[in-house]
Amino acid sequence: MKITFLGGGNMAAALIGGMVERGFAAAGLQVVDLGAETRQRLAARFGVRTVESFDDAALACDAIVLAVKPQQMRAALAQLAGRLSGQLVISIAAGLRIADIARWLGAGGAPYARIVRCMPNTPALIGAGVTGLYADPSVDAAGREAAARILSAVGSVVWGADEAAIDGVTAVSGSGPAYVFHFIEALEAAGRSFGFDEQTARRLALDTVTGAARLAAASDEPPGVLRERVTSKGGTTEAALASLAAAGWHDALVAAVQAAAARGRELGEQLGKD
Ligand SMILES: NC(=O)C1=CN([C@@H]2O[C@H](COP(=O)(O)OP(=O)(O)OC[C@H]3O[C@@H](n4cnc5c(N)ncnc54)[C@H](O)[C@@H]3O)[C@@H](O)[C@H]2O)C=CC1
Ligand SMILES: O=C(O)[C@@H]1CCC=N1
Repeated sequence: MKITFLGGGNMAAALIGGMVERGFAAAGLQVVDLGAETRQRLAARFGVRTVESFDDAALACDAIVLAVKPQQMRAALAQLAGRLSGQLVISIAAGLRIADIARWLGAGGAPYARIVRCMPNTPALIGAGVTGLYADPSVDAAGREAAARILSAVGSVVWGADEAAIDGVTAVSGSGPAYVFHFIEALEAAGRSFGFDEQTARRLALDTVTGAARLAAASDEPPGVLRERVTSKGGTTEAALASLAAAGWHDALVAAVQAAAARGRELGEQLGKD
């Protein structure tokens, strides 16, 4: 499969790195990016062809992954409007709706079909991503399968029942690594408060998060049961969890995820007005 990325930033690099690591031929991958340094970095790191704007070679592909920021999308798509000839279009942009992308890509008032909206996350770089996908009804089974094959190369995939589900995926797992990194930062800071040096505090925090996540993933039991097993009556964990509850930690996290989803919907509405 030949794939061209529009935008070669953080998320495109995570996807390309994961794909190359898992056997996608670098010769089949191209990146269109305005940044000379970004192009040089990607070419040197992954051996992919890079170009500043779409030329015939970049257009000669099976799928185009839209990986510029939502606010950059409309301007970036101007170079493609009316030039596509059936390529599958896969947008990873937060919030942006298929109907608006279809309109921006269309020609002569006719919207472009064959668009899949999806939301991956940065652990894709190590093959440990998770992606939610939703395909416009104009995408046939082969197109859905191609999109799933690309994203499956870098982790697990989940299909959303409707397009709105992608705003939920964005909030939970698209932005999710940042919540986890923030948790690790806080656990590390707590470790430092006991006098551990940075390296030791990070090791304690990181190995705890990695180990607990791996245990939860390997267990048949829900995380709540695993949590109870750590929590001895009258013990240390109980004291910590009571402190978190008093601070409203659980509800704060749920509210944070809802704020992310609301921002995704807002971006879609605002940017789709043009
Ligand atoms: N960073 C993340 O964790 C995730 C990001 N996303 C989505 O991925 C998309 C990209 O995000 P990042 O990679 O974080 O952004 P980024 O800013 O790192 O990368 C965007 C790239 O697009 C290039 N670009 C901008 N306008 C262009 C144009 N007209 N033509 C060619 N290249 C152009 C920029 O030079 C830049 O290299 C966003 O839409 C975001 O919502 C999705 C999932 C996770
Ligand atoms: O923060 C953002 O808007 C993007 C989408 C999901 C992760 N990063």
